[in-house]
Order: sequence, then C-alpha cells, then structure tokens
Amino acid sequence: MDFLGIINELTKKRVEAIKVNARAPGMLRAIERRNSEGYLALIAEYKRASPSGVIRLDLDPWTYFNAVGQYATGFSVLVEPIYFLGSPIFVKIALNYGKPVLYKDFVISREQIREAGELGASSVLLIKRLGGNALWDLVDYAMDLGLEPLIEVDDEDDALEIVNSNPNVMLGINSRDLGDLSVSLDRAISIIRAVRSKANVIIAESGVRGVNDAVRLAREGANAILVGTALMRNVELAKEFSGITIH
Ligand SMILES: O=P(O)(O)OC[C@@H](O)[C@@H](O)c1c[nH]c2ccccc12
Repeated sequence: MDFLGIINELTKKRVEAIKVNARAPGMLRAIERRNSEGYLALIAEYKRASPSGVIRLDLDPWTYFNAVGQYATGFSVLVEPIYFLGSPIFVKIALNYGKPVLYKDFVISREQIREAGELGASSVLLIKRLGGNALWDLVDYAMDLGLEPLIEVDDEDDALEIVNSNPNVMLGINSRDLGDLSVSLDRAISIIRAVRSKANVIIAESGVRGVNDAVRLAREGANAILVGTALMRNVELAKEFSGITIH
C-alpha cells in the first residue's frame, strides 16, 4: 500500500474513534480482581516520546492496544502533546478495547479533569509534586465526576502523607524523580516498603525494563506495574509481564 492508502485507512479508524461515546470500566476494581486471581496487574502505557527523546513513532495506537490488550489489566494513555507526543484522541481509541483507561497528563486544572471525564477515561493521574495545595481540590473534583484519581509520588514523605490522609485512592509510586528525571527502582522499593501496610492499591510506575524488575516490585508489594517504554519497544513483553504472581 502506498502512503495515501495507509493514511486513508488510519484516518478512517480515527474518525470512528472520534464517534466513540463510552466510559471505560474502573481501574481500581480491575486491579483488585487481577490480584485476587493471584497475579500482578499490568497497566500498559501508550507512550511515543518522553523528555529523553522519541521512543517510537512507527507504532500506531491500534496496533499497540491490539498487541498488549489481551495481557493488560488496563491502559495508560499520554495526553501531553509537547514532550510526550500524546493526544486526547489516543484516549478515545483506547476505549474500544473495553479496559480501564488512565488519562495521563500533567494535571494542574479542573479543565483537564473535565476533559478526561468527557473523553470517557476511568482514571486521571494527579501528581502530588505538581498539584501542590490544589491537589485535594483536584482529587475531589475528579471523584465528583466519577473519575478515580491515581495520585503519584516519587518521595517517601509524600507517599506517607497520601496514605495517611486518603488511603482509598490508588497510589502511584514513580521510580523516576520528576525533578531531575533520574530513575531508581531501589528508591521506589523503599517507598513501597514504607507505605505498603497502609496503602490500598500501589501502582509501581516507570523504569520497568523486563520481567526481573517486575518480579522484584511484585515481591515488595506492588499491586500493579505501569510500563511504557519497554512495551513500546517490544510489545511481546506484555505476555511475560502478565504471568507474574503475587504473594
Ligand atoms: O516508560 P516507563 O519508564 O515505563 O514509564 C512509564 C510511566 O511510568 C511514565 O511515563 C510516567 C510516570 N509518571 C508520569 C507522569 C507524566 C508523564 C509520564 C509519566
């Protein structure tokens, strides 16, 4: 097929996606269900680029979600357009697979949360360090709209503050420090250890390169892993991630 043929096919699918009017099922319940079957849950992220550079542009969202969908408990979709080359249309496309969908942006305003709800996402990422004083207002607003907040931290004090004030939310522990972008699974694990007895659902985010990393996080008490780069580079990894047991 020549380029015009290819772009015509993709555009038809994109137009179909714009018409989708669905709400994704809940992420928290889906993770709990996967755990009750004895498995670590996998949240597969569609991530074309990051501040470190382009990850992959030749993998369209349909191909990605089709390849990993069978193994993932839910999807995370980057919406931020500048550094991550994300888009709200990717959220719409993700809805076609009947799985929970996390709207992932750098949320600083109610407008973004409203967009997540209007698109049909099940959850919205709220970053503790970014939200500052407005964090709890944004959490309440998301919940009022029927969205599940995933509160992300990269630091132990923040993690403790979240679980002590609101243990029912999903807690994302990012192994990437959002200030200097350094990644440390060891740092994430020490945060997990500090909060695991109090937290409801822990999602270990970032830096999972392969099964060994995932097994370590599962052993330490993560309920789910959220993987972007490694799955974008090799969708086959989804199958391996989906077979990791907990406890
Ligand atoms: O590509 P990785 O290392 O598997 O990371 C995925 C995800 O955790 C990462 O994209 C992420 C975590 N928190 C974020 C906040 C905003 C943007 C992106 C992120």
